[in-house]
Amino acid sequence: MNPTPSLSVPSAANSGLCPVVMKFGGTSVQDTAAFERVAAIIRRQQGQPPRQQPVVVVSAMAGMTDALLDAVKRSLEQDTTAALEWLEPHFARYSEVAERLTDGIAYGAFVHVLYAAREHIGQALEVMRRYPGTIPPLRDEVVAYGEHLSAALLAAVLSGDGTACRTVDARTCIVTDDVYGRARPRWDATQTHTRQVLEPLLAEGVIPVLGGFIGATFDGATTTLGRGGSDYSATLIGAALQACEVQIWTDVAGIYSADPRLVAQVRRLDTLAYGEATDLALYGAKVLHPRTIEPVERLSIPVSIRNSYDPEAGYSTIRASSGAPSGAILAVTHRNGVAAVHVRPRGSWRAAVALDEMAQILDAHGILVEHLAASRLGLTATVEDGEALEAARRDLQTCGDVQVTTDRALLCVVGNFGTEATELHPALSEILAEFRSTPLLPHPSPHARLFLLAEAAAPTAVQKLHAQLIENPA
Ligand SMILES: Nc1ncnc2c1ncn2[C@@H]1O[C@H](COP(=O)(O)OP(=O)(O)O)[C@@H](O)[C@H]1O
Ligand SMILES: N[C@@H](CC(=O)OP(=O)(O)O)C(=O)O
Repeated sequence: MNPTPSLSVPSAANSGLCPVVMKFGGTSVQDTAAFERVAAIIRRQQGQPPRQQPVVVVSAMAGMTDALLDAVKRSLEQDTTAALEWLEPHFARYSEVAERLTDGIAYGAFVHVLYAAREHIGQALEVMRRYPGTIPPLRDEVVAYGEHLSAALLAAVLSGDGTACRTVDARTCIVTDDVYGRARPRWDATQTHTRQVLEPLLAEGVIPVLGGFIGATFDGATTTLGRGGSDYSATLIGAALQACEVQIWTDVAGIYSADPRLVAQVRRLDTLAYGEATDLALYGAKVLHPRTIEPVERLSIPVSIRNSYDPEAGYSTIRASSGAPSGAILAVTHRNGVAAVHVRPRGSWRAAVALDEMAQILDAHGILVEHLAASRLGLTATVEDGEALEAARRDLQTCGDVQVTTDRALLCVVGNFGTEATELHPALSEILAEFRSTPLLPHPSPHARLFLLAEAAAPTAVQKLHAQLIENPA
């Protein structure tokens, strides 16, 4: 990649184009029938006035990213042959779709892409085994193939009936830092590159098809944006192009008042404010990546959540304001994999100094702090659980007596609460006591009220809170 950040390109907003970014998640491209549905949705969108032009962002087939990460592990623990054998059934899923939905040149071209991917993955796995220092960048290089293959396959399927489209390597658009596995986009360069690469295609009426989740450093090394990051790719591209809309196509017809897999009586939220959607995503609603909203909020670009299995089933729109009345409760969500670290002071206690020390130690161990509270009784940090926690616990003993509680979940009630402390519901303290959950103060945002509880209790607590706060509010 040859970045040219100073390049100036006229924006789509000034050219009369109305780009609509359409992101299809792994569940929307999991098999042949799913690819057929997606192709039909894109073709239908292309026909929409006024000059609406699809820009397609696609994820790896469901399960492929996990399989690629497993392959890296297998290669390091066993050997490269075992890792490639492990991937064969997944490559077969891609080639089966190609066999059924493409022919002629498009089929031949995709088979070539698949063959080259297999070769390249094998080489990268081997280099990682021999030179462990290369693992972080090469892991991203390998994992990115799920999205590369989906983009090539979807373009092949679309071109089958003469739809003008082209696979675009997302690494030529999204520029990031070099934090492999969780890379952060460099906005100015991303905007310039995206416009430079995509706008000429749009002007010719060609649909660009890009893999989500992937970027590249200024030096051209492949990076990934973190699990679930294709949503984020879609809004980065949407913001760069000043799109009319970003559509997130998935397996549910919108954002609901709870995860429909967990709660039977969910309600769709037809409109959500940017902040409400972000808090829902941040505290566990898998339907959106937590950073999805960042790029589009400033530009007031609407984001809709739609069902690729049932496009007519309705959708949710995320925009500047949801219109929810003050105090309204919209949704309940939870996220597992959290630990609470409590440091009780010893000797003379200066909270600000201890807070600083604690934050530095956790940061040095690469532990992400979710929430931090200080009181006379000490400091409590709610953090991402993980292997680094034990070593951090030892280092934290310089700050005071340390107690770590694992297997916790964060439970979040999302609504329009403002900055005042609001009484959520008369029954809330009963429910909190029943599930031994503690409110986390200060409130993280005007849209979220957070509680910490045992992971095992969280699903039932969500169901009960949903029933009391949303289905049958007093
Ligand atoms: N509040 C919510 N509203 C809608 N879906 C939710 C919510 N919370 C969790 N989900 C889950 O998110 C899933 C969609 O996300 P995901 O599986 O990552 O889709 P994709 O493969 O399209 O990226 C849904 O099937 C649903 O179970
Ligand atoms: N394939 C990547 C990126 C992604 O966003 O996927 P999905 O859209 O299926 O959540 C992952 O599994 O993390």
